[in-house]
Amino acid sequence: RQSPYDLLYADGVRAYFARDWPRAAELLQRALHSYSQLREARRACQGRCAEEAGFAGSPGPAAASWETRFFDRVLQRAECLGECLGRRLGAEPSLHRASREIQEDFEQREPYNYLQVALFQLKKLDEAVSAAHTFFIANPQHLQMREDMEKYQRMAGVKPGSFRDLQATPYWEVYEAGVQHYNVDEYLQAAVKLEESLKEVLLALEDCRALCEGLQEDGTEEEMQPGLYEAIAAHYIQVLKCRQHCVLEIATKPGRVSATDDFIPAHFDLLQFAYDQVGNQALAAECAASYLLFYPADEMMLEKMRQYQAKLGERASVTARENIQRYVQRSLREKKLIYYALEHLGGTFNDPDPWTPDELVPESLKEKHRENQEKQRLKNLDVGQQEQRGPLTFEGITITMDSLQLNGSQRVVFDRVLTDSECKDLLRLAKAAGGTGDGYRGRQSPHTPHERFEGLTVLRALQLAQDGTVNWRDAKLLLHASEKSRKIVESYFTPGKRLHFSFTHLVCRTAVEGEQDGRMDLSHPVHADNCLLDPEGKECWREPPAYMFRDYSGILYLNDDFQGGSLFFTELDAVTITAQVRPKCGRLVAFSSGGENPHGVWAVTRGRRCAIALWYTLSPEHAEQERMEAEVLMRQGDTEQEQSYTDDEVHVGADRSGEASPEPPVPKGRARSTSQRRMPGSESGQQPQELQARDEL
Ligand SMILES: O=C(O)CCC(=O)C(=O)O
Ligand SMILES: [Fe+2]
Repeated sequence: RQSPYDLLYADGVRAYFARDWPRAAELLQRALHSYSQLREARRACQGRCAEEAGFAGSPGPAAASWETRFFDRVLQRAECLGECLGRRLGAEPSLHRASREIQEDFEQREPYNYLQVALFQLKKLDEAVSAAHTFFIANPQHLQMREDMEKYQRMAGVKPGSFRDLQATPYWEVYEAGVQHYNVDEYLQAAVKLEESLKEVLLALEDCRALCEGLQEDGTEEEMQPGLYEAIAAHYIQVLKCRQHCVLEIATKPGRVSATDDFIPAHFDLLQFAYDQVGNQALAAECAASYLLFYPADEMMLEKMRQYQAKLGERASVTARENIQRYVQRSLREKKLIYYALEHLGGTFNDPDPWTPDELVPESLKEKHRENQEKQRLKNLDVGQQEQRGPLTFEGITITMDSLQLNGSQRVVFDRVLTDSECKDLLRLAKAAGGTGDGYRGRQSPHTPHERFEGLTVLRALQLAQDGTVNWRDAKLLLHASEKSRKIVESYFTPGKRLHFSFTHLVCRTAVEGEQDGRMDLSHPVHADNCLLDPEGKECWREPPAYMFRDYSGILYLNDDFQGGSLFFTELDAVTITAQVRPKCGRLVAFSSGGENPHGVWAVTRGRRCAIALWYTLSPEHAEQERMEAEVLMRQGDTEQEQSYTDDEVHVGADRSGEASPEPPVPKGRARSTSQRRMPGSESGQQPQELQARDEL
């Protein structure tokens, strides 16, 4: 028979303040144990009382009203749960309902903070250290504990193995390992890890949801309704909101401030590509179908589905995973109920999922819903809160400068993203396309009359390749180089969140001869990429005509044989320079696109400065359409060119310099179609100069 954890906790804390260490330690440990037992019991009972099925299926007597059916189910389920929990816990289940504050304490691992002190006083050093570590993981900003941890680290008797997380959520490690494999193109290992993580994530989600039953009916959030039905409904809605909130909880790594967006769909996004790469089309198709449950209009995925269907044949009907179908249906059903209640009973709801279809939100709440989504998105991007740096293990690439060295936030410089020969090829492409490109929406000198400005988009490059104006491989290289940069930026700044292309072009700025003397202007005036810079007001307005949806910017430089032309960052005043970056071949500078990163380019006074300018967005609705067209063109071209390539394939293996390589390095990332062949030795092994992103720089 379990004592309720909140009572044990209260007694434990009381003993703590009375400095009765043995009693405090014992009670706190029992509280933690009781809490985990309760979680387990709730999970098991919830499974047994599978109320969900009731809401989904059989509509009950046709005559019964929606309300009657609704309450019947709620009551039925409550009864079942009560009975089940009573049996398991050997007590009246309502005894196990803790207040919201205490629940939050347990979620924040607060009991471990008391526990570590008590254990330390009892000279149980090992246990004290693991309790401290467990607390610290979820509260890294806790200064006192930071100090304590440092002390523990210096203490003679402490073994390194004692720094254990007693409440480890194992899926984070597994997930990150999966992403890491993915980033270095080890797709088989990536798939294994991601499947494992997905399984664990779904279990953790059920665990979290089960705990929602324990909410006390304290009506903190909304006014209690007077009638019994209303009271039941209000409570049930609260439970539903709590369950929905679990999505964020499981997607927030302990110690992180914000959740990994779209955690579950992201798994399928990665898995689809990984399976595709290892040649398992059936599983890839299944993952694509599962992803489409969340984003049924995702063009990229739909296109992939069409390809799979064509290849696998219509007979092999491809369907999403059943558990994910159930997951999505259940989530939508709960949201529907919540929105229904919002409309009729009032209240608030922050939908945790970006994929909720618009139709589901009642007309009267749409405006508010959008505001909330936007707020959520901005919160996730909030630069002040934290800088997330994900796993980054691209072969050969180095981080030359980070935000600290660049005197700002969310800025980074990578080197060796391209080899010299790749830069040469891309410069040749720029030259061949010169004058035929897009200009800059048609203008030759949008920023300064002293320079000629030529831009070339990926689609235009492939079109030019198709009609023979430029080299086919060079055009493909443009696609691949930009995809490689995308992956780097994604894994550095938004690990686990998909970063989409917003706009890409290869752009050269050429000094106009004889017009450079006494020149005072810039090649590119100071600006921010997603807002309108107002240096006087020291503000940046996120409003049209700014490209508000751009979240990250990257510039991949191709050469350095020109005068002037360095990139520089400033403060919001547009004049105080905080950092400069000298372009050179293979150097990628990347930064968040907002007001925290105003930047400009010094005048190019001699020669020609070429770079691939890249903008990325987190929002799939703003993903670039042209890019997909370009990818289709590339695939078509590949099939046509297949024959003429077979000879080139062999001699790359030993040569990592790339100088002699007749072909761009094997494309990385989504752009590669499954039919393409991998070149031996070009991607793995030889150059172990891997980079682990540091947590703190
Ligand atoms: O080319 C560069 O270094 C920066 C270009 C830039 O800031 C832009 O095009 O928005
Ligand atoms: Fe810019």
